Amino acid sequence: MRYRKIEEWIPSDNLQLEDNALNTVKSDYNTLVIAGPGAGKTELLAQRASFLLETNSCIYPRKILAISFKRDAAYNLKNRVDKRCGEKLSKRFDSLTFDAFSKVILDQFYRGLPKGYKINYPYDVILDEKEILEIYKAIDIQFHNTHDRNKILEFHNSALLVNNDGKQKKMRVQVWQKLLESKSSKLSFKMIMRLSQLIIVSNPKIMDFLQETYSHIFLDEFQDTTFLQFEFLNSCFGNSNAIFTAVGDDKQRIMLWAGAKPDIFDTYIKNYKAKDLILEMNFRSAPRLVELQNHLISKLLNKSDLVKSSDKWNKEEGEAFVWVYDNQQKETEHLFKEVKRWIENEDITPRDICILVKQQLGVYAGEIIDFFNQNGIKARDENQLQDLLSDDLIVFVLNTITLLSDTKSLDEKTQAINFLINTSSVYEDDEIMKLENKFNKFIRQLINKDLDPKELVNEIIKFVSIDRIKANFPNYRNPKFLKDMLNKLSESLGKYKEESENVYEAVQKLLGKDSVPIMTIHKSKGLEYNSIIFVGLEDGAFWSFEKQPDEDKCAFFVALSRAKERVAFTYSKTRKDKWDNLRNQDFKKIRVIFDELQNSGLVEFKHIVD
Ligand SMILES: Nc1ncnc2c1ncn2[C@@H]1O[C@H](COP(=O)(O)OP(=O)(O)OP(=O)(O)O)[C@@H](O)[C@H]1O
Repeated sequence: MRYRKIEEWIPSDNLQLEDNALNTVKSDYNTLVIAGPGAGKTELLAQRASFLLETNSCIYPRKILAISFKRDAAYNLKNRVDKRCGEKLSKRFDSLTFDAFSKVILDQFYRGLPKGYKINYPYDVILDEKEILEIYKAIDIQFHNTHDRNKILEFHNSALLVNNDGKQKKMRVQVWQKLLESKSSKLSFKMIMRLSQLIIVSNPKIMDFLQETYSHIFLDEFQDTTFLQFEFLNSCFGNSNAIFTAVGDDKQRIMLWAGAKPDIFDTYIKNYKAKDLILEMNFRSAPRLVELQNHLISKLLNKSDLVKSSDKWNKEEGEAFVWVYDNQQKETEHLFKEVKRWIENEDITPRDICILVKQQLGVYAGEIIDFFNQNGIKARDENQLQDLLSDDLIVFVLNTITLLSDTKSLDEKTQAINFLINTSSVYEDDEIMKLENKFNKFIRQLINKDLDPKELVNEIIKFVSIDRIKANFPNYRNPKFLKDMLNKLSESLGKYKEESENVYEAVQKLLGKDSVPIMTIHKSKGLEYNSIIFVGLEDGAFWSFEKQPDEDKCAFFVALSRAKERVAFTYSKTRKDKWDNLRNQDFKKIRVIFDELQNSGLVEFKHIVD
């Protein structure tokens, strides 16, 4: 393999990087890049991966570990690096979420758990922590009644193997034991992270192996890192020579409720002797939207890190609205009319228009989804299929099915071949060619078979081979996990097939290629769309504003900053709650947001009457 010289390396796609961005890309020390929305933080990580791999600064065979917050973000980053560096180099780029990374460690090394914390493998993942609370309640009903839910869970998930004396700590041990000793252990993701941490700290060889594997660590959306995640990270790499690159934005800190560590930037800079750098561009949003963001940064968020828009835009571009309605029905009809106009007259694809809600997607957007679908614009809840559609194996299966009807689809083909290369130990060009030929032949054979979705999925999995999947993706070593994912895929495909001409169309529907995505603000982190509609800028949606004004203002800012060219906020004077009761809405609590939107002079307020 021929590597590029460091001094000859230039950013891929001819992107112009700010000095601080370029310095970070090429740095050989720990950094923290602090920058606003659209500054290119994720892009910077992709460029840095290219630099490290293409110049062999991440020395072969060592790897880069990139940790993102959401599976789709991890998947997108991996994809960018695949495209930039090619499959051979990108094999050394592991892009995972914190949860996935800790699960990989547990699945691979669970035998290294110390006495008292052994698990029965394969384990079940507890998705609802209520199950854990029930056990505390069963042991001591008072304990549950007298303590705050979050406090009990915090206590349950605190460091393991610490002094376990005292009534409460003994009870914690009892609860852990009950969960671990089930026929298949029952573990929440936080428990998985604690157990992985325990494996690392009690097995120096495993820690050495991990530290030898990864020479560079990337951390995306660093502002939302939790105490637990940071402790886990410290246990894995705190005493290693790995070089860290963290990127984040404290204006987008929206996970404090989930335990994000508020002083994470300062602690990291101090503990890791990291250099902090600031970026001042916003490449995403049109100038008027950047101007609006700057106004809100200083007047609403009380910060001073203002940014500049890119000169690819015309100065007048970008528009923002607040649309006020008498009721939800007017809101739904008007939004439909607007979206239809954008799609038909402005040539914007449904996929580039996003409807956001703060939470309770069913309450704020349920009727919108129904109305849009009944009237010819597909719209769907993106939260539901998030896990499935950002899973490497599932994406491979979907890409393969797409290739059955369009054998020339370049993106799908490249991604599918990359997946196959990743699951086999081929590096040489002639081996890769052979693998590609074998895959092409398999596709041709599949085209001639008339299989239903479940059979198709099974055939494709058989082609890759379960053993190879397990060997390369430790999370699939848990047979339950693999079975559940494949069942979910077959079921979803089967459902879409019923309303489609063929399975190819079913895949497109499953991927939501022609649908308007609807999601919560939390899910929209890191994403961007031409137009954003935020439904429900009302006290009802921001019910906790008085308790956590900063976090709610940041959530509002995240929503606004997803837009490239247009953002609209809706306010309906009445809205049904989750029990179907009609409630009057107000904006007394969040008045400051309305005031600053108005003060900016950049937002058009409009009462929509018909
Ligand atoms: N140097 C650059 N030149 C031109 N465009 C860029 C550059 N860097 C990033 N972009 C583009 O700007 C957009 C935003 O980039 P990116 O998603 O990396 O920003 P971010 O800082 O991670 O944003 P956020 O914090 O909102 O998630 C993307 O469309 C990306 O392709």
